[in-house]
Amino acid sequence: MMSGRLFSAGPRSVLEGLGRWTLAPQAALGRLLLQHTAPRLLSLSSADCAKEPSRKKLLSEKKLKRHFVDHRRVLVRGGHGGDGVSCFHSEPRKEFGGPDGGDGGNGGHIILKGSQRVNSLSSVLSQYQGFNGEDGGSKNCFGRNGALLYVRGTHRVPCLSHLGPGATLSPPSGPLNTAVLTCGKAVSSGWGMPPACRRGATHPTWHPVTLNRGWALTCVVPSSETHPDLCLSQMEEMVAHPPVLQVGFPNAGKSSLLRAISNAKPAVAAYPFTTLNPHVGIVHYEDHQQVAVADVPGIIRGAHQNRGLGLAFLRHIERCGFLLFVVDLAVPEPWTQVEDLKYELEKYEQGLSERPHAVVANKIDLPQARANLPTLQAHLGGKAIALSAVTGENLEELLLRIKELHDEHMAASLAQGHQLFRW
Ligand SMILES: Nc1nc2c(ncn2[C@@H]2O[C@H](COP(=O)(O)OP(=O)(O)OP(=O)(O)O)[C@@H](O)[C@H]2O)c(=O)[nH]1
Ligand SMILES: [Mg+2]
Repeated sequence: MMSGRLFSAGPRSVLEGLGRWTLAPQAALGRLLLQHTAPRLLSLSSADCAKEPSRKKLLSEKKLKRHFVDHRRVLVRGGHGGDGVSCFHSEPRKEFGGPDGGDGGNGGHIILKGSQRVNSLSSVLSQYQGFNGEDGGSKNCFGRNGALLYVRGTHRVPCLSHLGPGATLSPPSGPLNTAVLTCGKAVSSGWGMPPACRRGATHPTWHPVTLNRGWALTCVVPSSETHPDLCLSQMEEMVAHPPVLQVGFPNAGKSSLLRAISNAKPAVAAYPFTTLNPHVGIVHYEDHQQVAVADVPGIIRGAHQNRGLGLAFLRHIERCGFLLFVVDLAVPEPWTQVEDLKYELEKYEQGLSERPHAVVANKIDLPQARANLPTLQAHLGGKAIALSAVTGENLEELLLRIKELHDEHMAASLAQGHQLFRW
């Protein structure tokens, strides 16, 4: 059930990203008021919304500097350990002073640290080099260890894959956690022998001949270089309560829809594959509920075989909580788009198409779309939400449905004991 509070707010406060929207004529509310018993003050005025696309300047996707990054391949190199020094105690009248070289300091670790304030991997660089350890010195002076280098991850440490053999990874635990991506290594030590053979009660001194310069610790830490894939993808991991994810064929109007319901500004153009990267927009409700809606590049037939932009983006679908199938109602036989999308999802992973979802029939402002609507509704049992992202017609029904799906998802997540996180 929808909260009555959602509808009791003034038109400009219900959705922050929709502050520009104004009250619609009462007639336009008729249909929704029948469906939802609570009185509703917010609606969309077609005339007002029709002006909106021009306000947000349309940009090519390549010119967009900000987009959601959920996957990064990073080269991480631990700091080099400092050289040890091999030298002997030198003091007047002390003939067998023995070795007094110091070990080099260990190279610094690189540590991935979770941060609540980060929700995208866009600030993660492509490579990191740990701080080097200092060299050892004479008079048993050990070199200083290299400082730790922290890389800020998202609110949870992203899942790491393809870790190199030398990398140690402490399993993430708790909401703010850290993972040691790679260890720095000490290259050499000032002692000529392994520690067990060092000077002790039975061997107060060592003869110089037995000393080698340095003792490599690399046998302890075989490698300090690794290429972890920082994979946040989950919208799940990062959004905590997973967002609605729009799935649709290219040109169905997914980006237009995201622009219409949130402040996100993905590129919109009349050619396929305008969107090349995922975009996330936040819909703010009056009860301080925030729902993240994600727009990913279009999916085509054969996507499960890596056609089009393929598998890279099906991965997002796998991790989201619920879906919006966006279809272009103006194309001939739009219901086949729904079937194709479900087929691709099912082929990619069994059961994916059964996720909670809503079908959005976009472009209802076009005459051919209006003609197609009854047949589509007949195919889907009347469940499609017909709207226009450009004119703003019937966007409210979609927003209500998103909230419903979201509330159901939250309730299910809480029942399973998952920790919830707000944007
Ligand atoms: N008439 C009309 N045109 C629309 C509507 N929604 C989107 N369009 C147009 O459809 C074209 C494609 O829109 P996009 O939002 O870029 O579509 P998309 O699904 O994001 O496409 P890709 O990023 O390529 O997957 C643009 O020319 C939009 O102006 C609508 O409701 N009505
Ligand atoms: Mg797009």
